[in-house]
Amino acid sequence: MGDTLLEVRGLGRRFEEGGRTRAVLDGLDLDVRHGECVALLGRSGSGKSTLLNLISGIDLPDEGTVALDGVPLTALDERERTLFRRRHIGFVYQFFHLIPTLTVEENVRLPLELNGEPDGGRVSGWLEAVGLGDRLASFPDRLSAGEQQRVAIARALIHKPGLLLADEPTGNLDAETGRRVLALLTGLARREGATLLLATHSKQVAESADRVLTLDRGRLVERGEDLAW
Ligand SMILES: Nc1ncnc2c1ncn2[C@@H]1O[C@H](COP(=O)(O)OP(=O)(O)OP(=O)(O)O)[C@@H](O)[C@H]1O
Repeated sequence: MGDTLLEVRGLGRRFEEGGRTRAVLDGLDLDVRHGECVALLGRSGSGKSTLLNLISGIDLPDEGTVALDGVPLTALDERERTLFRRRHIGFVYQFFHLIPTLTVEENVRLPLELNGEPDGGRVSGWLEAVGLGDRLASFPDRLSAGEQQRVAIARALIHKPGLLLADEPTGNLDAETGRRVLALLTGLARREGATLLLATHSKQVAESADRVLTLDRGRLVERGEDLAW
């Protein structure tokens, strides 16, 4: 297992588009160490979400492998991938993806319930940690966008995942709220020892990571300041 948490090799994913095949990812390699925060920078349509979906096993590649903590995700069947994902991966999305019919408290408890884990005071502890200790009984639509993303951050980390995947986590927030939410996200991921993969089209957001990789023509390159876009 060693130092590497995530090992991606030769990843390829193609989609049909108007009768033609387009390789969105093509021979992509990626190594991420335990506890690292890596930004995946790329313009819209470059394949950031496609890559995150392959890393979490929501989607399967046409070629290549994904291994997390030495477990070959791409070799597991769908049920095994689902169980693995629930235990070891957390998600934060641009549009929060909170369940509107559940309260804040119930939304945050969901990963524990799916994994059959006891609460043990963790839900209220996590809501305190994201500054929403007094909103347990609220429904998501009563919260501001920034507050909703804070709930999503608590939900993403409560089951202590080794890997946290964030897809444009500040894309639906104003600049100041976005900065605060990003600082909370990176700070809590670090506190928990979680490895963070942060997909974004914003160079400014990417700056908060330990390392920035740019997605260009289906592969990841270091920095990429020189890229045309
Ligand atoms: N299931 C699918 N079927 C067909 N094409 C797809 C599918 N998923 C993604 N694509 C295409 O793959 C390309 C990359 O999409 P992806 O959502 O990964 O990009 P992105 O970098 O996350 O973009 P954005 O920042 O706009 O979300 C796009 O051209 C998209 O249309």
